[in-house]
Amino acid sequence: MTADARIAAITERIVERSRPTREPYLDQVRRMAAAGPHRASLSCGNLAHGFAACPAGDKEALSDGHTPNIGIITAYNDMLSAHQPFETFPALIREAARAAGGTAQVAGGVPAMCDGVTQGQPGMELSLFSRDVIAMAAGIGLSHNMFDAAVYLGVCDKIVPGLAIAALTFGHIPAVFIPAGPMPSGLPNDEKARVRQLYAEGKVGRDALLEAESKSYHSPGTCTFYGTANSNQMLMEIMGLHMPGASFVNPNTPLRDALTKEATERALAITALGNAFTPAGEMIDERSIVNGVVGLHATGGSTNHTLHLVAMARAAGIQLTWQDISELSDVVPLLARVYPNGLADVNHFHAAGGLGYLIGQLLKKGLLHDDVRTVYGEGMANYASEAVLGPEGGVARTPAPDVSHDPKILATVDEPFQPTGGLKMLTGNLGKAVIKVSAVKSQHHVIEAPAKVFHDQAELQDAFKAGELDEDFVAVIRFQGPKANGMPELHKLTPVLGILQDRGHKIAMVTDGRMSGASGKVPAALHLTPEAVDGGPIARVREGDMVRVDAVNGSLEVLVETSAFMARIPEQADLSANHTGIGRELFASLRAVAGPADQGASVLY
Ligand SMILES: O=C(O)[C@H](O)[C@@H](O)[C@H](O)[C@H](O)COP(=O)(O)O
Ligand code: SF4
Repeated sequence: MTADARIAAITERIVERSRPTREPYLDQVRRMAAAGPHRASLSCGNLAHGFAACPAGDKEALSDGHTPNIGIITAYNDMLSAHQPFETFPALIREAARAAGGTAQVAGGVPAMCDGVTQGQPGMELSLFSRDVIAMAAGIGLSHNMFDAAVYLGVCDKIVPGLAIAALTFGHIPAVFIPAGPMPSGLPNDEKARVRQLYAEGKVGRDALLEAESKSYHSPGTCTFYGTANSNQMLMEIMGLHMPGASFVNPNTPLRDALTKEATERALAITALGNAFTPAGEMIDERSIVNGVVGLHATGGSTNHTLHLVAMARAAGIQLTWQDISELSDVVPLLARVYPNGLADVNHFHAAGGLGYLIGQLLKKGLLHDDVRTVYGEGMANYASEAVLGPEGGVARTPAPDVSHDPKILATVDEPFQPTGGLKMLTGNLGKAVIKVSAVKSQHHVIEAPAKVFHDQAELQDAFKAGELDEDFVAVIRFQGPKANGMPELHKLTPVLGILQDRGHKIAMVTDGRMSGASGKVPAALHLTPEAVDGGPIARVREGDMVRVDAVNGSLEVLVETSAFMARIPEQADLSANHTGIGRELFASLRAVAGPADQGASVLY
């Protein structure tokens, strides 16, 4: 089915805008693909170093230049519950590669930060930059140029975007992303949030809070809310970089291992040495990127992808804008209600029909480009399927259900939860921002209230504890942009702002910083650009100014007479404390070159 005309028009606009950067990118991809991995042309010295530690069989295979070799980029560490399962994946991949007539080597590791561990802590000020550091680190591994394809082991927030930037930078070889899957369901996310609000109000102690948190985050696998990590899984699948049905199968299960084995076999099959060469840089095109944005809207995905998807697209020479994302939101309905957009978690979503059902529904209405290339072959329709364990222990696929197994979690495209997606762009005299409304009740979609200005999230928490916030207000939290302090997530404010909203106050937030993908119920104008440290209008806002956040009309305004507002001297902030400690001194050069949020807040482009 051809794509909906409105979606096709936006895609065509992106193609035209991207032409000056996409064409040189494709030229380079084709030149490098024609040259091939220089394993075959490496000097004996180089090659001997490249396989010195391999067993004899691999050495023989690697020296002939005709046996496909996979480079594994792994983000394994014990800090992220989502990445801990990757500890055993390289051995499984090497074994599967040999069994399929190829070889596989760990080309390199990349760092991975757990935003849950660093949330509200100084470490969070390195988090956004870690995306581009991950891309560079993956590039270091792949620069050995011994590989006919690469597989990427990553799940969480900045890791998949960073790996995708690397995969597209090395777009002359195929890329297959291999996930580890969500942890089994624990304490429901809404119950976790309730205990947090009780703790913030002093009604329960740390022991009750830790008990709730530990029951929610309790074992290996991705946290089960639909935040940035699980939005990443959706993106990799709907953009065709996962095997169909791979995203939400739990770790340490036979099907998980079968999917890892299948992904390895597929990576070997789509190299230039075979008959289905699928270099990542040609496979991922403007249609794939638009399909990713459509998936984001249809599932109520993370606001962080208004940064990451822009940066990922740019790595392939594709120029995606917030306007594109906002206009696609007007066309794509919300079909999933997964926490924070509902009570279900990703395991419940998967059981209700998951991505296979969702993709089938979107395709039914032409809301996805079906004519795309994927690691699995031609066409998005292959992804309207479910992966199950076959009789011989391999992966079998069945067509996705045509009806939702739980209409409270997955709606039909004809009767969606909301007629439009969750991510909107806001513009006005404060600049450009994004807002996610899929988790905000409609009565909070327009908020006009006096500004309360903070230069740090802890200041707001202290004001709450001092009882100074029991009224209508717009929290203006500034000097939180990439150049200021690395653009941390301000998710620790969610319980406090949620309590005030629950008390009946009109509450909104405006910031040049970010929130977590797991944030949701309080309307928040995020990623405001230009940022305060660049003299953006947010630096001119004063305590008590009336601010209007309007997600219905897409506007963000400070209601002060223009000449008077512009006559104000922009406020400054002492950020010296944000530039040292916990490694922040190592990132001064990245803060200095960080780009604006609407271009992905990247240090690379
Ligand atoms: O963007 C995201 O989804 C968040 O960064 C998420 O990965 C982070 O871990 C949150 O902090 C989790 O939520 P809690 O802090 O509420 O556990
Ligand atoms: S989802 Fe967030 S909290 Fe959970 S492991 Fe990943 S980064 Fe950490």
